[in-house]
Amino acid sequence: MRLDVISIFPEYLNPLQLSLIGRAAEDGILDLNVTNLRDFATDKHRKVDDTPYGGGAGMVMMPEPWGQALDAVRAQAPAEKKPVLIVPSPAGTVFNQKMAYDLAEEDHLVFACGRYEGIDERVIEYAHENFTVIPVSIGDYVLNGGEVAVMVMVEAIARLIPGVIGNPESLVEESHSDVLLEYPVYTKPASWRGREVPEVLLGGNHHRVARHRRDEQIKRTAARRPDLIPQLDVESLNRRDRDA
Ligand SMILES: Nc1cc(-c2ccc3cc[nH]c3c2)n[nH]1
Repeated sequence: MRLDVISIFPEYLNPLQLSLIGRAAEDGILDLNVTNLRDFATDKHRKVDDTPYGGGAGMVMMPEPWGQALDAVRAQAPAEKKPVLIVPSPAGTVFNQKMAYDLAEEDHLVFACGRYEGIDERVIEYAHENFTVIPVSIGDYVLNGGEVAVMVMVEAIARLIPGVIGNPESLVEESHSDVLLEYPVYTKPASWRGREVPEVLLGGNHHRVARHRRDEQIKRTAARRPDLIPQLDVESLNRRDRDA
């Protein structure tokens, strides 16, 4: 997968060169490219923002640097299929695990990091000519720019790509992959500061361990994310209990 990030703070994306994603880039599984929007500014001061039409506080990102940057990125990876352009925004579709799975199937993702009060809306309209454009929110809180949102999305997406994480098994039982939240985990020592690992986990009965973990998932989901319960197929859980 090719990943392009356009930002006025390219160094903000340096952590993507670390750990599993950095290794995947070295191994050629990911082709990660960060573009400095200022390189496409049209004046000697490399200006990328200006005052908003209609007045109001703050500045708006000018259209032309974005138009040239998007054209340049599109030209670097000519392909029949339009790349997906993800525009982090508080007004976007909320990012979730299903979106991460869907985006992990794409060949080319481009991320446009806004700053200031946002990007001139005509850029988004223009981008539809060469990209499949998706405004995306990572949650109902306001950031100062898109870079942090891109870091979140790139990590969530890249880890689903075969070869990026060592053990694909660990993708199977995680939270949100099957609606229920993850169960509590423990490791040595069995007794720590007067607190014990649940006895069932110390025995070798895999069936009992699996049942215990599922019960813990249900308890934790009901307590912390009751909103997920309607999606839970209670009938299949009850059937599981009957068959146990
Ligand atoms: N989920 C979420 C996204 C954002 C966001 C994204 C881009 C910009 C550009 C300027 N402010 C921004 C805020 N805040 N919260």
